[in-house]
Amino acid sequence: MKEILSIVKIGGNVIENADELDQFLLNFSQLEGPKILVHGGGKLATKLASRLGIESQLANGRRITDAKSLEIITMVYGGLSNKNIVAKLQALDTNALGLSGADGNAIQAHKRPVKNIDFGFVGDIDGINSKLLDTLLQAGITPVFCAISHDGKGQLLNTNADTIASEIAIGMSSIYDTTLYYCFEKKGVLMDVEDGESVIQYINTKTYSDLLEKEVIADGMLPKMENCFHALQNNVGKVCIGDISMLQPNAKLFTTLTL
Ligand SMILES: Nc1ncnc2c1ncn2[C@@H]1O[C@H](COP(=O)(O)OP(=O)(O)O)[C@@H](O)[C@H]1O
Ligand SMILES: CC(=O)N[C@@H](CCC(=O)OP(=O)(O)O)C(=O)O
Repeated sequence: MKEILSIVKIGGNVIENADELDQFLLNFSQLEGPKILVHGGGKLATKLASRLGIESQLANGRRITDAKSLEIITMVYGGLSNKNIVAKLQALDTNALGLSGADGNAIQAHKRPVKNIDFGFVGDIDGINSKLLDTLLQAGITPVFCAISHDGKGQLLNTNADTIASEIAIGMSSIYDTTLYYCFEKKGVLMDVEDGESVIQYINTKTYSDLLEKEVIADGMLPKMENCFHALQNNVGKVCIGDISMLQPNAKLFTTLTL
């Protein structure tokens, strides 16, 4: 039997709230077994860009990343956010190691080809260095990834954090029994986005298409669910969506997705 590996993605809304982030990191540090953290931070990048007089543009929930935006996201994701999280995990006795996809050639990608929209320096993932990640995990280290990949030719690429998490989970599935957790500010996938308690506890391929048809799933939840089902179709054992309490051993209210 393969060992269980938890891959946890934490969204930008949670990491911007210091109390929520601390509570999340405490829950994460107490998760049993090997684990990998992936963090977003899109909102903080937008804020900093605006303070510097740079306008942020998004299309289909993805940032159009020109050279200036790439500088900002590298500073925010790879610097401030990543190192802050790593330091907080060290304080919780979790030996975290902050990484971008360029570090240790961890996440290889290519620049998204221009179709209708030119996304600029945005990467689509080609592969994960699962051997490196396994070596780190076996040494008791917890990798902490920001939302940056690279093309192997010296170019950093902005890559959605939800996608990084699902591709890491897929890549590690040959070695581990993987569980993917998406933590964000709501208790799960909601039947009514205005009603925070209306959590849909189980979603499968069939109910997913019904929810899409009824337009229950919208905005950022659309690409998130695509990532979830892509992971499940590619050997990831289990996918859950919920708030920071989902990682607690007695957690009850969150969404579990299956094929
Ligand atoms: N049915 C739904 N249930 C929960 N959230 C939904 C739903 N439909 C749309 N959303 C929206 O999707 C958002 C989550 O996507 P996103 O902002 O990309 O997450 P993250 O914080 O992880 O980056 C929620 O904040 C919510 O506004
Ligand atoms: C290409 C692309 O859109 N990248 C994202 C990466 C950060 C991210 O995914 O952050 P959240 O999870 O907090 O949304 C962005 O720059 O917004």
